[in-house]
Amino acid sequence: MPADSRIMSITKRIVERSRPTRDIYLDRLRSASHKKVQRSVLGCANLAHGFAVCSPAGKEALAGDSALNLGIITSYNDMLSAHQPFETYPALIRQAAAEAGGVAQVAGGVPAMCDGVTQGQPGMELSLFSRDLIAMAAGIGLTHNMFDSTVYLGVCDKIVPGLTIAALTFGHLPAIFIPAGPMTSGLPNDEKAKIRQLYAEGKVGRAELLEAESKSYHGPGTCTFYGTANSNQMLMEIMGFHMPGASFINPGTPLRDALTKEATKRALAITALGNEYTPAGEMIDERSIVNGVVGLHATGGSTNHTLHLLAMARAAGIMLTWQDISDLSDIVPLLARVYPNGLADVNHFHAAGGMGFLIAQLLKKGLLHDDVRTVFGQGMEAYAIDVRLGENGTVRREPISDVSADPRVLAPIEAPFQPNGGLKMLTGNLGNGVIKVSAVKPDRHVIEAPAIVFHDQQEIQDAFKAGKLEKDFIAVVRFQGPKANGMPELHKLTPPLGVLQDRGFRVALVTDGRMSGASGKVPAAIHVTPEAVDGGPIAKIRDGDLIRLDAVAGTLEVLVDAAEFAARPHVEADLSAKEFGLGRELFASFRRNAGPADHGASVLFA
Ligand SMILES: O=C(O)[C@H](O)[C@@H](O)[C@H](O)[C@H](O)COP(=O)(O)O
Ligand code: SF4
Repeated sequence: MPADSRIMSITKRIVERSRPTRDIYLDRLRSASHKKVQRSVLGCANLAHGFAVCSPAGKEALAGDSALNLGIITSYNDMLSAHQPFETYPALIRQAAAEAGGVAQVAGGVPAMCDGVTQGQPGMELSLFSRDLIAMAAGIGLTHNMFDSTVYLGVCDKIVPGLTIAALTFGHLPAIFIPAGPMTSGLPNDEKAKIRQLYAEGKVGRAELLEAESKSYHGPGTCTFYGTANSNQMLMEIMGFHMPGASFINPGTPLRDALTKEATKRALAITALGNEYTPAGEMIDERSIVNGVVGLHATGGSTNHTLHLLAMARAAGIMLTWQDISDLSDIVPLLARVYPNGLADVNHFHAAGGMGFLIAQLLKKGLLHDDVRTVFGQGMEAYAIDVRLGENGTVRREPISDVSADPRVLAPIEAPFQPNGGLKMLTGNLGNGVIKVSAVKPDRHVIEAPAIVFHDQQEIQDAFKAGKLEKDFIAVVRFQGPKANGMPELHKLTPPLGVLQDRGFRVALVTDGRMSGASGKVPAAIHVTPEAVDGGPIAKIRDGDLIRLDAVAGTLEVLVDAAEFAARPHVEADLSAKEFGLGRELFASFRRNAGPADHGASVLFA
């Protein structure tokens, strides 16, 4: 079915806007590609260094000019439960590559931060910058120019966006993302959240809290809430970077290994030397990006992608804007209820039909571009499948049922949970921002209350503990933008603000910082730009100013006389304590050069 006319017109305007940068990008991509093995441009010494540690068979293969070489970029470490399974992937990939007559080498590793470990800690101030650093680090591995195709091992928050920027920067090469899959279900996410609120109220101690957290985060695999990491898996599948059905298969299972081996062989089948050459930078075009945004809305995905998707698209010369994202939100219904947008976790989502059901439902109504290229071939229809382990460790796919296996978790397109995606752009006299309301009750979509201004999230937690916040108010947490302190997630504010909201107070958050993809129940206007340190109006707000956050109208306003507000000086903050400690001293140039949130808050693109 052709795409809905409204989707088509948004796609067309992105194509028009992107034409100058996209044309330059494609010209460069085509000049970097040739019908010989990429390593053929290297000298003998270069090559000898490149295959020095290969097996004799590998050396012989790479000394020739026909065997294909697969570059692996890995983000393995023991910090992220989602990335720990990657420790064993290179050996499996090398074996599968050899079975396909090719060679596979780890081209390089990239850093990976667990936002759960750093949440509320100074390390979170490096989190967003790690995305661009990951892209740069992957580029270091790939610039060896030994590779005819690539596979990327990454799952979590900034890692997949950073790897995607790298894959599109090396867009002349095919690229397949290989995930590790979700952790098996532990303590339900809403149970975990309840214990946190009880701890915030002083009703349970640290021992009970740690026990609940440890039952929730208990083993290898991605945390099971629908945060940025699982939004990444959804994006990689719906944009065609995953093999169909790869996103949500648990680690350490035969099907997981079968999918990894299949992806390896597919990556070697789609090089410039074969008949299905699929360079990542041509595979991903404006339609793929729009499909990603549609998937984000249909699943209530992470607000972080209002930053990352802009930077990912920009890496391929595609200029995506918040207005595009907001306009698509008005068209795309919410079809998934996964925590924080519901009680289910991502394993339940998969069991209910998962990505195959979601894609099939969106295609039924023309809400996805079907005529897209993917690593699997042509068209999104191939992803409307259910994936199973076949004979002899192969992957078997069959058309997905048209009936959701759990309508409480995955709704049919005819009866969505909400008529739109609930990820809105906000405009007004405080600048631009975004808000996700798919997890916010309708009676909280408009909040008008006096401002209480904070320059640090700890101040709010202290004020809450001192009982000073038992009222209606809008917390303005500023100097949290990329140039101030790296634009940390302020997810630790969810429990205290959630308690106050549950006590009946009308509360909201306005910040030039971020929230976690796992945040949700409290209305939050985030990514406000211009940021305070750049002289944004947010730096003029005073305690007591009436603020109106209206997620229905898409407005964010301070209700103060315009002339009086304009005459106010911008408040300045002493950020010197943010310039050192736990590695922050290494990122001064990132803080200086970070772009604005509505351009992706990147140091790589203006
Ligand atoms: O954007 C995201 O999805 C979050 O950064 C997520 O990756 C992070 O790990 C959360 O902070 C975990 O949630 P808790 O902090 O509630 O465990
Ligand atoms: S989902 Fe978040 S907390 Fe879980 S492993 Fe990934 S980064 Fe860490």
